Amino acid sequence: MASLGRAGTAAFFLEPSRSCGQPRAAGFCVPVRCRLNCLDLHSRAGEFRFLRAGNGERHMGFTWRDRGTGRVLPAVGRKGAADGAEDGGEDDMGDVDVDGDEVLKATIEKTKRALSVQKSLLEQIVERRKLVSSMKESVIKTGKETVPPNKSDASFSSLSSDTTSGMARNKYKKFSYSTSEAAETLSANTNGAAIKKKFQNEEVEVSGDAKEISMLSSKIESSDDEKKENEDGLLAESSIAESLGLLREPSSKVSQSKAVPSLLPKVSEAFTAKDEQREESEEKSQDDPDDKTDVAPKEEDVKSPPLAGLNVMNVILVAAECAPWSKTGGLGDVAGALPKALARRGHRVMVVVPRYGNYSGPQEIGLRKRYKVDGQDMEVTYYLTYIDGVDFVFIDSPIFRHRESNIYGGERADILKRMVLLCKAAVEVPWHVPCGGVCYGDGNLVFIANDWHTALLPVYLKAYYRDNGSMKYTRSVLVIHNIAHQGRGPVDEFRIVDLPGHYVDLFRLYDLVGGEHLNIFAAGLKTADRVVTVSHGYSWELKTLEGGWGLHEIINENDWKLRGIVNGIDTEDWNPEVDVHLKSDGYTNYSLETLNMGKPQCKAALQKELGLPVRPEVPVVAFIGRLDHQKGVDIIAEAIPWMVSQDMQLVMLGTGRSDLEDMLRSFQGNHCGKVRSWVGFSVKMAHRITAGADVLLMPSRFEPCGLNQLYAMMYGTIPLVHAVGGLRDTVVPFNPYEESGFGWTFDRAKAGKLIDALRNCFNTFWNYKESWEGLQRRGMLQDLSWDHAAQLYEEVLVAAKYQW
Ligand SMILES: Nc1ncnc2c1ncn2[C@@H]1O[C@H](COP(=O)(O)OP(=O)(O)O[C@H]2O[C@H](CO)[C@@H](O)[C@H](O)[C@H]2O)[C@@H](O)[C@H]1O
Repeated sequence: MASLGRAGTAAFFLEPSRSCGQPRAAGFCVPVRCRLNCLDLHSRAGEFRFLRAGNGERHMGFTWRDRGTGRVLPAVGRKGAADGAEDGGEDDMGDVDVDGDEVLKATIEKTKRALSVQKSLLEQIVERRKLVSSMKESVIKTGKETVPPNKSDASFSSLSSDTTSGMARNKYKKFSYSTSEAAETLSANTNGAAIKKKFQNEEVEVSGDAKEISMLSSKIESSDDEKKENEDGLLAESSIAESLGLLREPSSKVSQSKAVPSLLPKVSEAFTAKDEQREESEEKSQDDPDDKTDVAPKEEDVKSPPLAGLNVMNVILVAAECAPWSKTGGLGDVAGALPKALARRGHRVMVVVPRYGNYSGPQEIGLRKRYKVDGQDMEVTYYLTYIDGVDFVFIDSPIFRHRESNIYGGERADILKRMVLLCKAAVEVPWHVPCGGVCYGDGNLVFIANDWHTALLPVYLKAYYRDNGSMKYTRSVLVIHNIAHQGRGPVDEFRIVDLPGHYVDLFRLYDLVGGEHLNIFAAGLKTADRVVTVSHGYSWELKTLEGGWGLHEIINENDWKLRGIVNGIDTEDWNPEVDVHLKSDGYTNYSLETLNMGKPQCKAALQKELGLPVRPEVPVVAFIGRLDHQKGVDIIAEAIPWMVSQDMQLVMLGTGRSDLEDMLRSFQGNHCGKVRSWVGFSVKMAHRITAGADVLLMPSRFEPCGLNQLYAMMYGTIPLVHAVGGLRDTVVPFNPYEESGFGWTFDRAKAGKLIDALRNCFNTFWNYKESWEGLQRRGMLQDLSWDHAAQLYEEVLVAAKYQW
């Protein structure tokens, strides 16, 4: 007879069960597995406590699985321990048996039914797979016959503005270099992003097949979903199939894409899938060695789904801004997009940001908490919404309200107070805020803090909790988007930070610029379990005297935990094919196939909207960005006399330092026929300029990653950048001899260098149309999505998890 073991032993699995039919209300339990495989239970949202697995308490909604026998034992709806539980299990087990015979039988029945459904499902999958692979073979055969044997003879010139997608696709086969050459060239892009597969001829030809597979998968998944609802208490068959690697798309992806949160615990689902995967394989290998009929034959061309698998974690990203609700720059974009990519990989993901405005959508959840900030009690309430698999939690407090247009404005001490409140509240969100009915809890949890604004979070996690023995399994990762802003202030502002006196040393820093001062970023870098920055180039620069802005020594000391990961982009938001800002005023959506028609139309619409002469033959050069020293607007100013002497047009969009805003206005005033300056923050204009311009200028003095050059490449707009930080990582210079690369780079932030690069760029624009089109198409063909970066982030999260 199976027994429940002692507390903390590795003898048992705990499974969430749906048999009690209870919703994910506060008061029910979430299982958390510690790394030694002993079990801790969290109970009750709001009052968070650990219970050891063997203390005899029973928790409604869970079953126990004895690892030794694999038997599932119910622990239904009873609370209160059998005292004997601490001593071993027989007493306890007897207790279960007396009450649970009926339930046990029912469970066994249900398990049998689940297995038979699973078996038939697997048979269907095997059948459909055979069908699909035979279709695939025949399509590849046909396709191969149509590929010209000497692909390298063809050139870009053969690409026409043909809008018939089939014809256009055939013409891609006529790229001037072979697939392997192209792959080699493009792999030089240190972004590391996979090149879109349609670039490869074979993939273009089998795309119909891929569609077929995904249709089949989704059919199977939707039938799984139905079954999930019908088979109360049974494990979803789709997770079983998924765990066996039989579905291309994870079922979690399907459920995450639903806008309405499921009533069933997401954590539990993740654990179910995880446990199921392991137990299924254990059962297959140990208990039933002969039964091989259920397992589909391995096919070499079926890749395992890009999911986190056993690394599934709870992730909470905390930031001062998050698009589309609040954004002053790239941080907002990252906070809006990275979490969705992590959720697509199967993680349970939350974003915590201040609620600056009255956003429609997020709903108040009726919870209030109070935190002390600089000696004053501040009450916060929470707003919640669930989008694309991510829980967005907004912290509401009078100190955040109506700041949407001035997030980082005000006195330095006031900004610090806002960030103290954000971090204090955020670190406790996993205890208090039930998302989909259940709090995240603090086991298997990683916070991702961003820039100095939330660098206090790792410090609070350590000082308030981990140094005091709680939140032992919670980790923090700090992302550096821009080291130039550090939260510097006088040391006596330490009182605002509200920590015991001996923590001051984490914050105290001396450098030539600030003398002895309080540095929030420094403390965060020291206490975070891992540090990420947004490109490889920048991770190197940070360690230099010039690039570290006074923090290079701390960064060097913590080099072991630093990693550079190039940002991705939100390919739903920044995609010329579906961009909502290109649907009116003469603009149009376009794709690789319709580039030759769509892009000129957008260019004409932009010229018209800005009151510039509508002339397709002049290059339109654009700048979009925050107006500060970093972005090198003054370098453009120096280059303007030469630029306006050329037959070109310059469009600038930006807001920031008032002297630089005035400078922008003066550009337009002095060169009205050729220059347009838009001073202000306009997401719509940013999209339209990116679509309508031919060239995007980024003469940044330093650029941790840069997103605009990535957006530009997606829109067939050629980046011309100072080769620094992430710009150097992502913009491979154009090589006219090999017809490779994505744009122009210059190696020093000087007007003369910028002019040299522009001269070459204009020359290509005017005289080498085919090369120009090649640049555009190579840029557009890259996969710049967050998916690859999210996978790398996941590696960091896992490293943090196992960091002691
Ligand atoms: N006036 C305006 N109107 C509308 N939109 C505007 C705008 N000015 C800027 N934007 C938008 O803000 C974003 C700017 O992103 P960047 O990455 O270029 O810069 P930022 O320096 O803010 O970010 C920092 O963080 C990001 C994210 O990690 C790093 O890429 C970057 O190098 C680092 O400096 C883009 O989406 C851009 O379109």
